[in-house]
Amino acid sequence: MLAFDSAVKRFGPVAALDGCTFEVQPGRITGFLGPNGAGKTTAMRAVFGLARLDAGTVSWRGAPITGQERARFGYMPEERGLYPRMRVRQQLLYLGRLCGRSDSDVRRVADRWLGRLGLADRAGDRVDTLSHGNQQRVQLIAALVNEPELLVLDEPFSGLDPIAMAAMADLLAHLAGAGATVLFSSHQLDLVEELCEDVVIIDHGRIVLAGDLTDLRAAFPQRFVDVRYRGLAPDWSRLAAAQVVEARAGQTRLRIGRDTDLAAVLAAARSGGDVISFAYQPPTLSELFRQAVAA
Ligand SMILES: Nc1ncnc2c1ncn2[C@@H]1O[C@H](COP(=O)(O)OP(=O)(O)OP(=O)(O)O)[C@@H](O)[C@H]1O
Repeated sequence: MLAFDSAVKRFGPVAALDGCTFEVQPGRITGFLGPNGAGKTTAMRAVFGLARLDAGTVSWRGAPITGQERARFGYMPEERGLYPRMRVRQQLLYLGRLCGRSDSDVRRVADRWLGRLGLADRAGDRVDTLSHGNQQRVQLIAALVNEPELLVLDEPFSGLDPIAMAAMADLLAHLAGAGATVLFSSHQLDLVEELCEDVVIIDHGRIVLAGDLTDLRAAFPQRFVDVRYRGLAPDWSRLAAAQVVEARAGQTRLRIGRDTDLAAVLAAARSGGDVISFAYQPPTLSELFRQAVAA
């Protein structure tokens, strides 16, 4: 597994990483979340030696990361690093060679992913003639040409259309299913909630929440009830233990305690008109995130 232990990285007065400790488990997809400037890119760059830590460590399988390991990692940096005038397949071969792989291996892997991502017929085109989304797919393949054990992706979904997003999500799930360790940063919480088993939330260079998403949601001290109704709005004021989080025509989202009496909530819901649906749930990732970064 990939492990950060008390990692510190300063840029002058700014501590981009300020005692950052977390782990990324193999065979799972981990979503790396945090507000702008929280330290995500810096942490990812530290894995590749592109940001040198001032203190603490980042390790892979219990040992410091060397150049040899990095040749078996894949990285999609925030600043997309393709050569615009090079042709797609030529570029992938070049990048694969830099990782020390044979041409035949790289060609096999590159052609497989070009096919899977619908780019086989663009393999001979210059990168700068491709759309933004297709360039991003090539960038992803560039991170995959060495068949990495660890894949680190900085905002791989940004700027993709819904179809490209679904293709990218399928691909990450496939890679993790085959045993790869996948860490990616994103601001798209709905997508992370759907795709990731684990999340790591960083704020001001410190980890504020990390772990299995289902466990984190279950451990949250509050629950939410979504009520849809027809007729008059229910009178929630009689429920001391509930707060209205969101109210729109015909629907309300309430926050309650884990041990609040649900029968009383349902009775209050029925005080206005007919209840159409009544759903009791743990928090969404977005609610976990807001709570974690506000603390
Ligand atoms: N090369 C640098 N020189 C000076 N400051 C830097 C440098 N790189 C990052 N920082 C600062 O470190 C902090 C963390 O930045 P980082 O890019 O890691 O955040 P991030 O979580 O990736 O943000 P975003 O979501 O906006 O991409 C910010 O305050 C940023 O301004």
